[in-house]
Amino acid sequence: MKEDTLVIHEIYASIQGESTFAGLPCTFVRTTGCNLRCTWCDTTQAFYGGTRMARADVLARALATGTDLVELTGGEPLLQPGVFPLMRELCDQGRTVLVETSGEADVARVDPRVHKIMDLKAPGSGESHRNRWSNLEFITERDEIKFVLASRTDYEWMRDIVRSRDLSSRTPKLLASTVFGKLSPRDLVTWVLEDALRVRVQLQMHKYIWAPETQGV
Ligand SMILES: C[S@@+](CC[C@H](N)C(=O)[O-])C[C@H]1O[C@@H](n2cnc3c(N)ncnc32)[C@H](O)[C@@H]1O
Ligand SMILES: Nc1nc2[nH]cc(C(=O)O)c2c(=O)[nH]1
Ligand code: SF4
Ligand SMILES: [Mg+2]
Repeated sequence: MKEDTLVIHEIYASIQGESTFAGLPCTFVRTTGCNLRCTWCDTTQAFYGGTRMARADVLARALATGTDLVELTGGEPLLQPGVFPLMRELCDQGRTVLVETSGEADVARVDPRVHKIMDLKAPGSGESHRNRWSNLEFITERDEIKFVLASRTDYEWMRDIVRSRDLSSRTPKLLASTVFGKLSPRDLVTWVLEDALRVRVQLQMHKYIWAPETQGV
């Protein structure tokens, strides 16, 4: 059965560095493969390779660390059909489950107990045309919508989307992040305040704890 195995890049425990869960101990299950190529992607090593594992073994490894939080990320986790039952099983085991997803993959099959953290790709990513806007129908208060911004142009794009699509009516968790080393967080904060935009500015905490290029943290 195609849902019985998954191709996995890595499984490890760390501190959640992003989202409203930042700072909490979290186990990361990073799947291999992505159908997008964001210009600034910091995880290109997860595009290829990986190890095919039985879903039951992935579940056991993810539970073994003992963290309450488990995040599915990648690569793009929703490309592999086995991820859907895996997330369900993690919820059944009492874990708080997060999935970090690109905004291109269809989120309809994600268990409603899972916290979706959905990126909407801004123009600077080169993948903005891939945003699946119908995914917004599946976003509830539990979920988070995230923008990773490379420039002022990206910021204005986000601001216009937040307003024109009334995103805060779907969830109060609207995250505005910078492409690490590309856009100054101070500039982003200035613009958010100038516009009194209701977004949560967030930085990737793990890139301050460890050297920014460190993998597996
Ligand atoms: C590597 S992606 C994997 C999950 C999924 N493919 C996605 O894009 O959401 C995980 C998160 O890291 C963010 N990210 C990747 N490269 C980044 C960078 N250079 N600076 C800031 N965030 C980055 C992505 O936007 C995404 O929110
Ligand atoms: N510490 C840490 N937190 C994270 N939150 C989301 C991550 C991701 O790569 O999706 C990530 C990551 O790579 N490391
Ligand atoms: S969708 Fe995610 S994993 Fe894929 S290239 Fe973009 S940031 Fe990287
Ligand atoms: Mg990462």
